[in-house]
Amino acid sequence: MNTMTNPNVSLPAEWRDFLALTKPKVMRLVVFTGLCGLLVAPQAINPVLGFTAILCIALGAGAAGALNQWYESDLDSKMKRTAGRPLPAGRMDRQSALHFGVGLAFFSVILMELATNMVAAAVLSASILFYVFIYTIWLKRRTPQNIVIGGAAGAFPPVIGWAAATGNVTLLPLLLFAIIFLWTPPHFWALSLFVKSDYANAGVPMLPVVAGERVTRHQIGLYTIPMAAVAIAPWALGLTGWVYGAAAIALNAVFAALAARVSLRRSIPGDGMKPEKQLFAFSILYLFLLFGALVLDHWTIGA
Ligand code: HEM
Ligand SMILES: CC(C)=CCC/C(C)=C/CC/C(C)=C/COP(=O)(O)OP(=O)(O)O
Repeated sequence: MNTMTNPNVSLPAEWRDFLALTKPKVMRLVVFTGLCGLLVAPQAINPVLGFTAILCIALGAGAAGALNQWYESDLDSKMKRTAGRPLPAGRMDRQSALHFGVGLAFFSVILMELATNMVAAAVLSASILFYVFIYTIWLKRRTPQNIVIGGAAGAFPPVIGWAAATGNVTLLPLLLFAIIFLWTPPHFWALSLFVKSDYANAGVPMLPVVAGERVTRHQIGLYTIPMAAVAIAPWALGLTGWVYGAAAIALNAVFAALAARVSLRRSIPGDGMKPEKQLFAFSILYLFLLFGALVLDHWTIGA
């Protein structure tokens, strides 16, 4: 097999399992939004320190993912999507996952403090603690609002990137936080509609399991409205130029159209849930393109 196209192939099996603990696929977008926050900051950062800051976001997010998997291996073993992870599949012991997660968390925060500043290190540690304690340990098994409140953890990276470069947090990074915060419910609830039975089997009180499909569809539509408004706000408030403004309007129009379709529809057994799958897939592309446009705007217009 070609190792250029599948870099994991060359890793020893044990390393591959430690890598899997960090949820590398989800973390790509986490790292990308953090990088964009750093790149649009008004103060340039030394490239080596900037790279180190992004590495710390990746390591911190990976640590949070490992601790999440350490805590919920019981749930993961009950869901098709997660049963093959290293802990539920029995390829790793829980102690190793715990040591790996805690070690990586401390390492990432300390390195961030040494390479950049206290503010970036503090927000990084807050996001790790938030994901592990508020989302994973406290809310996930208790309330369908788990991802609304706990999802804030995933909204911190652009703030961390910005703080790494500037040492402060101003209106633009707070708006970037708000975009991801309001994006998380439609992102996750679109997916939860087509993996509902997995969550029901594991006893996780996700919205479609607890409140039903109709309420979930309605909530997807409801969150899309403030998300679009906040996504357009950086341009409307004069914090970015027209490149970002045009991209934000176009991307939010597509998102709103897909969300409206999901919101107004009722599934019938065996219909494949295509609109829900499209909204979920587009939610990921949306955030990549929106944050990419922010950087492009900064480089071309420099607002
Ligand atoms: C509490 C909030 C969130 C929940 C519950 C959630 C849940 C999920 C789930 C269950 C998946 C599908 C499968 C998988 O694990 O690969 C997924 C995929 C994904 N999520 Fe989220 N997510 C959340 C927030 C975020 C955030 C904040 C980001 C990044 C900014 C993000 C980025 C992604 C990406 C990139 C994928 C696709 C992974 C792939 O390529 O397979 N998610 N999410
Ligand atoms: C910098 C830093 C610490 C960022 C944190 C980023 C972060 C972990 C965001 C949350 C995204 C995520 C993996 C959700 C999965 O939820 P889940 O755990 O319910 O999904 P699962 O069922 O796949 O385990």
